[in-house]
Amino acid sequence: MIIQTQNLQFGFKKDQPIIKNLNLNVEKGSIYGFLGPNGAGKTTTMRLILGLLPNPENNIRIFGKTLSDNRLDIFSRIGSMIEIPSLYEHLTGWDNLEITRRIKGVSKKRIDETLELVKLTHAAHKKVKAYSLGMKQRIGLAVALLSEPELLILDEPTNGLDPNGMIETRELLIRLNKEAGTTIFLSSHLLSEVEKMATHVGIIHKGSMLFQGTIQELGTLKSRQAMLCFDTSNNLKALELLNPQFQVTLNGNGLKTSFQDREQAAHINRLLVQNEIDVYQLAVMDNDLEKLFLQITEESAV
Ligand SMILES: Nc1ncnc2c1ncn2[C@@H]1O[C@H](COP(=O)(O)OP(=O)(O)OP(=O)(O)O)[C@@H](O)[C@H]1O
Repeated sequence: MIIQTQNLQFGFKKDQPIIKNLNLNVEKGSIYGFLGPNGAGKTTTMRLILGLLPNPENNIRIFGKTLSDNRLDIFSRIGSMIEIPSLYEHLTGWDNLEITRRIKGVSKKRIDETLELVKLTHAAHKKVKAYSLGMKQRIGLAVALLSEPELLILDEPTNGLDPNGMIETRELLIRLNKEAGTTIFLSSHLLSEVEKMATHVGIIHKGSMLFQGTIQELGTLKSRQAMLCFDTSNNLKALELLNPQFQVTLNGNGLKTSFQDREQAAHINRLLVQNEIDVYQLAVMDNDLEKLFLQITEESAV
């Protein structure tokens, strides 16, 4: 494990826990998507891992070592970007990287390489205050990447980017992971975004971990929660025909039931057609993140 927390807890005020018994496991070589709605505690968790918030417990291990006793060694191997990147706006992108380069003792040629990586070579000598939000995000990413870290911790790295910028950042992160073996721990509130690049996912809600596993395991969970929605020439007759076996209910003007597998969809279709009911539409509807959260929360409450 590259990051491991054991019953991590935190509150800004006494008796108001923000992070509750969080057991995070980020495997070496993974792209771990830390998902959760606004205010779930993603940034707070990342700040705890980066030692930016007080944590008297000895319960965070990074690279297999306890954070409290190995801070310098650990932080020299991490690149991070938390919330809006902190940049010197009156300096150029290149100058911002030069400052980090001096602190981290990295070679000068690495600045140009990193600018190339984030596609900002053309704007290297422009002042950061003239950058768009997307460019600021990318120069922030460059600062994090400058020292070729083993672990990248990125808070909402695609925030503020246009669709093209999102694709480029995603491709860059996948490439770093594949080619340099960089472990990436990133947060997002967009399930669709995380699904496109993550190998592992953790879902946090109100400071508690609701789900942690591989992207395949999340896929299984999602399909378990998916709905089969359909519309026919006679929905009332279809309802009568398919129930109680398929537990179909009305869904607006159509019908729905929880999705089991492809055979179930084929079976329903066959039954309807055999009984002279025309099928206009038959589709598996994935749950969006909000519904998934709701269902997971309800399940854990039960
Ligand atoms: N400095 C602070 N003082 C008091 N409460 C805070 C502080 N920072 C965050 N919080 C609260 O802690 C909770 C978790 O916030 P956090 O920023 O970690 O969530 P998040 O999952 O990163 O959401 P977002 O995507 O909106 O940043 C929220 O209820 C927030 O209001």
